[in-house]
Amino acid sequence: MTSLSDILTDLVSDVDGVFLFSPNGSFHERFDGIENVVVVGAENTVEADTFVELPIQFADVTDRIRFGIEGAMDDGLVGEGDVLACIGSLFSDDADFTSRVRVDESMRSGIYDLFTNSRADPTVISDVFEVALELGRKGQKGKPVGALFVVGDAGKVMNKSRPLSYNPFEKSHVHVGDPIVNVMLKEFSRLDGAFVISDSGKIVSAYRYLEPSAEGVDIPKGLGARHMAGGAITRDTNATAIVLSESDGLVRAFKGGKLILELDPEEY
Ligand SMILES: Nc1ncnc2c1ncn2[C@@H]1O[C@H](COP(=O)(O)OP(=O)(O)OP(=O)(O)O)[C@@H](O)[C@H]1O
Ligand SMILES: [Mn+2]
Repeated sequence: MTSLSDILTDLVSDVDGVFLFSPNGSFHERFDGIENVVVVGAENTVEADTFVELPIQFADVTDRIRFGIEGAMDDGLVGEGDVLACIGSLFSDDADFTSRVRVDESMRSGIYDLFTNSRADPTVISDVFEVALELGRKGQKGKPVGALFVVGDAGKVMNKSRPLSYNPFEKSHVHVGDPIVNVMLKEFSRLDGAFVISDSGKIVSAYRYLEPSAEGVDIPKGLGARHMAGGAITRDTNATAIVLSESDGLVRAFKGGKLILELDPEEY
C-alpha cells in the first residue's frame, strides 16, 4: 500500500535544489542544513544567501516560478537538467504548494530578461507595469482605456515615430514612479498614440505615432494596431513595450519583437 506521503515524497526526492517563494522566517529556518536553497521574493526578509528578487508578485504561479528559475539560471545557480522543488504559497501566507520542475533551456520565456536585461532600469520597468496595471483596474473615469508605453532606448524610438500633436511633456523633467506623474500618465492615456520613456524613467513624450517596420514581428493574431506597433518597435530598437488593451483589459509586455508576458490587472 502506498501512502499519500510516499507519493508526495517522490515529488521532492533527489532534487538538485529547493526554491522557496516568499517564505516567512520560521519556515525558512526549517531549511537550515538543506543544500541549494534559493529564496525568491519581493524582498530578502529572511536574509537568504541566495536570493532572486521578484519585481512584481506575479499572480500566475507559473510566471513566478519561471521568473525565479530564469533568474537563478542567469546567476549560474542552476543549469540545464537540474530538478528543483518549488515551494510557495498560493491560497494563504503559509507554504501550501510544491511543484517539481526540471530546468530546461527551452522553458526560458524571457520574463526575467524583461525586467533585468532591458535597456531601462528594472525599477522603471516595474513602475510602468504598476501604472498600466492600475489603469487597467480602474480605467479612465470608470471606462476601460488602452495605453502604450515604450520604455528605454528613447532616442531611437523617437527617430522611428512622429508626433500626433503637441507633446505635453516637452521641456518637462518628470519621471515615472512619482505619484504626480502617475496621475498625469493616466490623464493623458485618453490621448492617441504612445508614451515614450527613457532608460532612467524620464517621460520623453506622449502622443507619439510609432512607425516601426513590422517585418518579422511575431505577435498573436487578433491583436490590433496598438499591439502590433508596440511589438514591432521592440524589434527595431532595444526598447520594451508595455501595452494595456482597451478591448480585453490585459497588460502585455513585448521585447525583441516578441510577446513575453501577459497579466490580468484584476489579479493584482
Ligand atoms: N502605430 C501606432 N503608434 C501609436 N499608437 C497607435 C498606433 N496604432 C494604433 N495606436 C493606438 O492604439 C489605439 C487602438 O488601436 P487598435 O484598436 O487598432 O489597437 P489594438 O491593438 O486593438 O488595441 P486595443 O486592444 O486597446 O483595442 C489607437 O486609437 C491609437 O491610439
Ligand atoms: Mn482594438
